[in-house]
Amino acid sequence: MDEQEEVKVKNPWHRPVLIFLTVFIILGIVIMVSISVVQNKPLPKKYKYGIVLDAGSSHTSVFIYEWPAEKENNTGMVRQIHTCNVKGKGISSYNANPDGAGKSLQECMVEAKQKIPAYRHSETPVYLGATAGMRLLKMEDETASEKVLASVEHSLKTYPFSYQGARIISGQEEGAFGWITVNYLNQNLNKPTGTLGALDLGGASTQITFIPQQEIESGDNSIDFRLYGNDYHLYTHSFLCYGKDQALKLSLSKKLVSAHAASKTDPIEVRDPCFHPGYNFTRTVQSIFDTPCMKAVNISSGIISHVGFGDWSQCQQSIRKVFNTSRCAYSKCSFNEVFQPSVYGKFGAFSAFFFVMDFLNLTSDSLAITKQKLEKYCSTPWKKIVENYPLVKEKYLSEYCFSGTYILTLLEDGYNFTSENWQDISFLKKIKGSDAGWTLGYMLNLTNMIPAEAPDTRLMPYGGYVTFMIFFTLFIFVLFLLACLYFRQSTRKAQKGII
Ligand SMILES: O=P(O)(O)OP(=O)(O)OP(=O)(O)OC[C@H]1O[C@@H](n2cnc3c(O)ncnc32)[C@H](O)[C@@H]1O
Ligand SMILES: [Ca+2]
Repeated sequence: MDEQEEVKVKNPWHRPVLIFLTVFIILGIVIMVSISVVQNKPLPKKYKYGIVLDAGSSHTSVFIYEWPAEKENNTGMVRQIHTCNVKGKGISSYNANPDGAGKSLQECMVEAKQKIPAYRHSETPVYLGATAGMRLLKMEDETASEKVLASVEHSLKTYPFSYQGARIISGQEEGAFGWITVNYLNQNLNKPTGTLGALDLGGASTQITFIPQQEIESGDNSIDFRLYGNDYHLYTHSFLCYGKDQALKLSLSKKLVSAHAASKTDPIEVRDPCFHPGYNFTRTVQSIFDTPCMKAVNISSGIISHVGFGDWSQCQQSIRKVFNTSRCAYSKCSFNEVFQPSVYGKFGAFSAFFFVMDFLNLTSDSLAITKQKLEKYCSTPWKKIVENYPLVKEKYLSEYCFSGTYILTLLEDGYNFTSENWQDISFLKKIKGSDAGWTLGYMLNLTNMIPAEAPDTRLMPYGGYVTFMIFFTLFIFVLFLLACLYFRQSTRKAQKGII
């Protein structure tokens, strides 16, 4: 036997054994990787659904939400999959024909039945929340508002969903749930990052909600939440009658009263700087005073001739008159003697804040540029405006100058935003595909989908865990091979030394 053969026999790490071991380990790794890949493949998810009807003053929208059944308490899991705009006006306009309110929902509810899988119908909650239009109707005629609510309740109960109630929500709820919606969708609630204030402008009311830096001096404006283990102390206020339709009526009524005092022509001519030059529209006095937002006044004529002359700065002057800033019983007020701390942080401004500013292309300019652009827009002749936007509803089109100026005045003179923090306001409609508004927050709250405490989380997500285990096993295996090679070499050297 020569020297080489002798070493082979004595060496315990015989080559075939090593090859066998390597093949075996590689096979093991391949099996492990394949199993973890298959295991990690997303399973077909089971979804749950919820329906919320936003019965606003101007119209009703039906929102359908969807979320993975097994993750309902995680933040940002619920998303809007469908929205349907009910034809016609808001439910409060059915005061003289309550049955019509329920019937108006039919088309959108049939659509909801088609969008949600039939096996989930019976466990899908349906909520209807009515806002400022119904608050005003209740003030004016409580019986009529009850009949309208009974009619929508009766209608919603005829569908195969789980009916959970139809009610008028308070202005505080409207503001607070709008705030929850935008912060839930932005996934701000379980992170230490700042939250987003919420600004909502409807047809009949407007809401401002944010976390202030100073004490909230009036109990009516404060709301506390504990969400995902964090405490939130919110300031919120809803101004009834300061939505953009009611504000237009307020402003027009003031112009009408002074025009009436100055001249006794019939119809009374009301010259309005907030409408384009060349705009001329006949309105009834009744259409301006048909709201509990104003005291009735004695006007001799029933008809007015509403004539525009498009002067932005005079328009702003006239709008300022609807905000009463003469008295404040607190350290600070917005207007109408309402306490408001200084605005703080970033804000999301949605609903009509977005519709109007988006149409006017004013969503990303500085305050100074915004004013300049608006001034130019308001002075554009009505004829030219109609030519430039043939597809836009004339009612909306005629009101954008007023609405844009109202928004600027509300934000600057009302809420005290300045040119320094103007860019902190983002005009937005949707966040990650879901509409910004109170409806999502309302549903999350009523279905207890936002826990007070943060859910317990594992050290790593499942995918991360599998990847970590594979790499760690490979690492140990490489170490093991290196150790073997080292052991083999030192055994050889030792054997050579002996020989
Ligand atoms: O919150 P409340 O006050 O009850 O009212 P709402 O819910 O009906 O109010 P919306 O936010 O739906 O709409 C606000 C206003 O914006 C108007 N509006 C809706 N779409 C618009 C658009 O594209 N351009 C201009 N105005 C629009 C609408 O007629 C209302 O006067
Ligand atoms: Ca609304």
